[in-house]
Amino acid sequence: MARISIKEGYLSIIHEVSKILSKKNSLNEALKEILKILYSYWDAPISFVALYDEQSANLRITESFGMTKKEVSRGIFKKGEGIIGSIFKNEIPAVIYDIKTNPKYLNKTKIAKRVDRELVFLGVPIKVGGEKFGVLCVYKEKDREFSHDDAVKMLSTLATLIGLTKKMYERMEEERKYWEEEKELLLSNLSKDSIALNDIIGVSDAISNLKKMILKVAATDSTVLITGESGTGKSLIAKTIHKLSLRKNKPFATINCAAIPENLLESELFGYEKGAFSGAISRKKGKFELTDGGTLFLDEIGDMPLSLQAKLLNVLQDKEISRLGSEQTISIDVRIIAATNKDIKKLVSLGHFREDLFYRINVIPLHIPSLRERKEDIPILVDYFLRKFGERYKKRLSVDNPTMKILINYRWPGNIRELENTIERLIVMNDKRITPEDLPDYLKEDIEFEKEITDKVGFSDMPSTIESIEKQQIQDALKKTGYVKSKAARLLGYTIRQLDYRIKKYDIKIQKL
Ligand SMILES: Nc1ncnc2c1ncn2[C@@H]1O[C@H](COP(=O)(O)OP(=O)(O)OP(=O)(O)O)[C@@H](O)[C@H]1O
Repeated sequence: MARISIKEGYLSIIHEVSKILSKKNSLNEALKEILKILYSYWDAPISFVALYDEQSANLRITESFGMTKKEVSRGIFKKGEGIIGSIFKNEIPAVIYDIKTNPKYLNKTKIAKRVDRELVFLGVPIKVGGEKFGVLCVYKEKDREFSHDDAVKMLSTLATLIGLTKKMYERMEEERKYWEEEKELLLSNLSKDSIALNDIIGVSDAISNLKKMILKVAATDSTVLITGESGTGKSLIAKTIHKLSLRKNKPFATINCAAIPENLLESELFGYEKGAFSGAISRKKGKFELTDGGTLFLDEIGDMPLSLQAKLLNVLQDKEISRLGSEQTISIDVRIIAATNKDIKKLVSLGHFREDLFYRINVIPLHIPSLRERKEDIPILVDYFLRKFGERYKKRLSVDNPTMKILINYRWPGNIRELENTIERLIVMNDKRITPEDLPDYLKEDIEFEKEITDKVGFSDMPSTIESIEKQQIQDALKKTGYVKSKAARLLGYTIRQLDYRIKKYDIKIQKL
C-alpha cells in the first residue's frame, strides 16, 4: 500500500479537526477528539492542552490523551516556567528531542520518568491575534522521516483553530449568560416588588376609580395608554396591571422611549443580528422577544421617533418582529402598556405622533390626575411614606398638624415621587416628631394655592380640617368595604390597630350591615 506523504497526512488531520470543531458542543469535547486524532494519525501516545487560567495566573492541563489522572493534576505551570511556561510567555514553539536528559524540560508531570520509549516533545502556543490562550503539547516517537519543522507548522495551525474555537465558545457562553441574566432581571425586578392593588394608596374618587379600572383591564390583553404628569404613578400602575394579569409569571420590561437615542431604541426593541451595524459583534434579542408572553411598558411613548412609530404600529398589527439585519420574522405575544406625560392628542395634531398609532394604543385610556388635583390623598400618602421609610430606617416618626398643612398646600410639581422623596429625607434627617422648622423653605413658600385649596376642601382651620379629612376617609373606606374593618384598613394602608385607634379617636359609628 502506497504510504501517504507526511504533508497529505497533515491535510487529513486538519480536515478531521475542523469537522470536529464544527460539530462538538463544548471546547473540552472537541479537544479530547483532537488529541485522539493526533494519536491515530501520528502515533503520538501522549498529548495535552494546557489553558491559561486568569484567576490563578497558571497554565493548567485542561484535556489530555495517554496521561494518568495524577500526571494531569501535576500539570500546573507558571507563566515562563520551564519549557511549557516559556512557550506560552514568549509565544514561540519548541521541540525537545530528549525529554529524559534535557534540563530545560522540568518534567513536572513526571511523564518522562515512566515512558520507556524515546519521545520527542513538540509544543506550540495557542493564540489568536494578540490573545494568548495556552499551549498544545504532543509527545511523539522519534522518526527519521518526520520533519519536526513541518510538524510544528501543522500543530500551530491546529492551535490557531483551537484558539478560534475557544473564542467562539466564550462568546456563545457570554451571549447565553447575557440572555439568561436579562430574562432573570426582568422577572426578578417584578417579583421583588410584589405589587398589589393595595399598594396604590389614595382615597380620592380618582384613585378609587383607577383601581376599579385596573382590575378590569388586568383581565384583558388590551393595549393601555396611561397618561399623567411625571411622578403620578404611571409606572406603578403599569406594573400592577401586569402583576394582576394572567401574564404575571412572564417577564415585564420597561423601555423609556425618551431616554434612549433613536438607533439604540430600535435595537433595544427589536434586537439585532451579528454584523447588522458596526459594533454588532454578536446577536442580541430585543425587548419584544425577551418579554414574549409578558408585558412591555413603553414609557414616554410621546417621545418615540416617527420612524419607530411606524415599526411599532406594524408590530401591533402583525404581532411579529424581525431583528435588525435579518429578514426572518419572529412571532411574538407581548402586551403593550404605554404611558406619556405629554398631551398626546396635541402631538397628533402637530404631526409629531401618528394618528393611527394613537388609536391603536389608546384602546383603554387611563388618566392619573396630578397630586394637586387630589389633595385629599396627601395625608394618607404622607402617613404611608412615614411608615414605609420608618420601617426602612428603623424610626417611628410623625408630622404635626402645621407641617401637614404645609404639605397639603404645596403644589407638588414632581407629584408623588417628590412627596415620597421629601418624606424619606425628613425621616433620615430627623429623630423626633416633624415640625415646620424641619421642612425645606421652598415647601413653605409655595402658598400660591393655599386659598384655592382651602376653598376646595372647604376649611379655614387647617389642623382640625386635616382631622376631618381623615375622619371622612375612614368613614368612606368603611362604607366601601361594608364595614369590614380588615378590608377598610387595607384600603387605607393602616394596620387594624391603627384603624381602631382612629375609629375611637373620631368616634366613628360602625354600622352592622
Ligand atoms: N398611589 C400611589 N401610592 C403609593 N405610591 C405611589 C403612588 N403613585 C406613585 N407612587 C410612587 O411614586 C413614585 C413615582 O411613581 P412612578 O414612577 O410610577 O411615576 P411615573 O408617573 O411613572 O413617573 P415618570 O413619568 O417620571 O416615569 C414611585 O416610587 C411609586 O411607587
